[in-house]
Amino acid sequence: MGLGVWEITSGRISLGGVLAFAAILTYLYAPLQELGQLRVMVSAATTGSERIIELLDAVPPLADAPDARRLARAWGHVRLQSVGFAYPGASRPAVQGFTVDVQQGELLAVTGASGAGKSTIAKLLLRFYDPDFGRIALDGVDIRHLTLESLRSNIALVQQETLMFHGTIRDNIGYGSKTATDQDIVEAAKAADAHEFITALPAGYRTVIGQHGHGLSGGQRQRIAIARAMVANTPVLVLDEPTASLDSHTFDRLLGPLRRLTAGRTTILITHDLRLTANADRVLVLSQGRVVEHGPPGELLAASGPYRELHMLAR
Ligand SMILES: Nc1ncnc2c1ncn2[C@@H]1O[C@H](COP(=O)(O)OP(=O)(O)OP(=O)(O)O)[C@@H](O)[C@H]1O
Repeated sequence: MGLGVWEITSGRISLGGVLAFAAILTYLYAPLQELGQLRVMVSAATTGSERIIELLDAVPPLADAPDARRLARAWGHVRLQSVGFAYPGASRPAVQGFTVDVQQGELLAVTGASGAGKSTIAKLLLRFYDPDFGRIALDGVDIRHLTLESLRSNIALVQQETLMFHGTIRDNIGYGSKTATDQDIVEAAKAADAHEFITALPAGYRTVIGQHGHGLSGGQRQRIAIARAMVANTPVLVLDEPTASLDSHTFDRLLGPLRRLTAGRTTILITHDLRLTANADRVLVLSQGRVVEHGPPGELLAASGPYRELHMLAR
């Protein structure tokens, strides 16, 4: 995969930093947004077609440690141990004393009120920031000792707003894999319930979509994002509000694809939506950066704690 034009539209970032970021991006399957203070336009020339990814408010990348090692395919055990983190300049921590063990293949839902620190967990796990205290380990290795590229090639991120790039639907789905065949793409699209609407388009998988997926509905974009994550085939998934702002019919249509995507993968599902948490192996309720309750959803619902309270509020 070759790299093309790199353009910084504003902010202070070194060329080395941009190139390091570029290297990371070529392995990141998920278009990224919402990450900090700089605005970066990235254009990566790949397999003959030029893709533009706009990173709004991107933070400068964290550098690899000099002795960082490459992790091939992880087994998928994730551990956050006494993790504490405050955003630069913030008066109080976003996450405090956060400990959780996510077993291989487990589906852990993280819920809680707005601002509780849920998305911060995702940013720390993907190393957009390093914790101020504690450690995060993948398969027992502190993620600060892994190369960013190998860390992020083991973790797929599906967000509320999936940023598409200008290109064909096929290329948008295949973004996370350098080796995906047409058959892989179609199988992933079928599993994501996207095949039917794609083949109904005049140019099918060759349909060119705009940078923001114009012409596709929110639910269709999310099904493409799910197909993309399937093709990326990572052992760990982070789903950050994957169903937010979808109507209930569209929500229902995503449940099957999400179930197929998460099967057998270690999944951290960040959501306000308590209908999604009901399918988790365990739920963790955050409040003001702290875990205030955790356990299987059925048990938490039977208890009269914060999870039940959230259910009452959502009625
Ligand atoms: N880039 C940032 N800089 C400074 N503070 C931030 C930044 N991002 C989040 N915060 C703050 O950190 C805290 C935790 O935010 P976070 O986004 O993790 O919460 P959340 O539970 O995911 O909220 P929501 O459900 O609204 O997405 C909040 O107080 C938030 O205002």
